[in-house]
Amino acid sequence: MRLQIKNIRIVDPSQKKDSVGDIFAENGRIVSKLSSSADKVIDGKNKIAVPGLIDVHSHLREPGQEGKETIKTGTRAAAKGGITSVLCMPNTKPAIDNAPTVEFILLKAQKEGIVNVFPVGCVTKSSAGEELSEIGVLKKAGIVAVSDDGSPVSNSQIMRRALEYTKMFKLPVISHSEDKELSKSGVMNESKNSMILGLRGIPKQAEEVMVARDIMLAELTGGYLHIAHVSTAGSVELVRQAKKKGIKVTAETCPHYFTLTDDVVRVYDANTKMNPPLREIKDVEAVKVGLADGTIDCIATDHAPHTAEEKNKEFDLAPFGIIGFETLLSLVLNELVDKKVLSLSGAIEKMTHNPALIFNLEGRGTLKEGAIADITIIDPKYSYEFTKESILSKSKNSPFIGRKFQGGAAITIVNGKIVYTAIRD
Ligand SMILES: NC(=O)N[C@@H](CC(=O)O)C(=O)O
Ligand SMILES: [Zn+2]
Ligand SMILES: [Zn+2]
Repeated sequence: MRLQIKNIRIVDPSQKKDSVGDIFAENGRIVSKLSSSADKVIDGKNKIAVPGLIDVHSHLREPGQEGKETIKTGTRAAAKGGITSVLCMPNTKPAIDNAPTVEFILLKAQKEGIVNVFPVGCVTKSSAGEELSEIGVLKKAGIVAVSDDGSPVSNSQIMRRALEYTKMFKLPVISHSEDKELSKSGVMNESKNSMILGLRGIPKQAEEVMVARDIMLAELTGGYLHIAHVSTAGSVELVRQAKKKGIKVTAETCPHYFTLTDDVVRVYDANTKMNPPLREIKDVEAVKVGLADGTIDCIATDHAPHTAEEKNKEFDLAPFGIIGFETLLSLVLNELVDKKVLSLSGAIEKMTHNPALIFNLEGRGTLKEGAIADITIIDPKYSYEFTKESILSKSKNSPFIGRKFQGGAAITIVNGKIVYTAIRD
């Protein structure tokens, strides 16, 4: 397949490029010119081409929880959101703590998936927190990082060993930073709102204590630490100071943490329940400052599908998590770029170049010649309301249903092939 994208604004942070031109792809790679005429020509007028978006934090639920999501449905939802690569967390059933499960996911992704899937392996066997998983074997099978996401690695000694051991494989350890004793039985942020609602709160310190611990252990070991879903002003400051000291730590946040506060929990909607929970306006502002000053490297979705039956319970009993693939790009454009928190290039960098660097995804996150032809074409003028009916994910647990957006993915290209085109009049 020979592809030409004509006359398009190209924004590629990896090359500090923002200019109008053509993009050519042949045999799944970016090339400077095609060997013969194009099979497909895309008109780039009024559109923007960026490297394919990489979501470094998602839950595809397969194997084991196919009622919530599958690789097939999840990757379709991702493609619609302009995402060309996803890292998928290991809290599946069985957990990704063995080579056959990694192989199963890679094979399924190849057969039924339409975007690239990069599995994350468990830090500890079954993510039970007791014994390190066979990380070397998992690395050979194809994982790009380790995490016990969904749970923290509570035992500091095990976290130390994980950071030490993964160093030789250059595998980042993704920290779901939560002190389980402090968060125990909490269902939302601990604040005035939790008091008014009579819901048990999760203090910000439940996150920050573990961010601080893991930074100390990264300093001790020289390991590669990546902090997942940063939600508080205190966590942002801890990462900022650690980076100043030269400690190898990177961090991600998610659109809901720079868009919503725990005020929205007041309607008792379980689609506003996730872990870590929505915080307060000063945290939202601090997360934005952290994005702007480079403290936070990545914007990821933490796409966490749960069925309607599960979410339609009392707030207390509903599971934590919201979907995110289909709203990522629009939220970044409307909440960060339009509001001048980040430039377009600065925002795209956190979903392309930075993820590729942190997780060693060679040939991705860039539109340089020779790179893999993963490309997202943005339509900045596309206005729409995000409706439940439009959701491609198997689960519909989004707090953004009913929100109006301007700007989204028009065409998503993975390995040189068009995997999603918006049908719009
Ligand atoms: N974020 C969530 O609220 N839920 C995630 C787990 C996690 O990311 O910690 C899930 O797997 O449902
Ligand atoms: Zn988590
Ligand atoms: Zn997660």
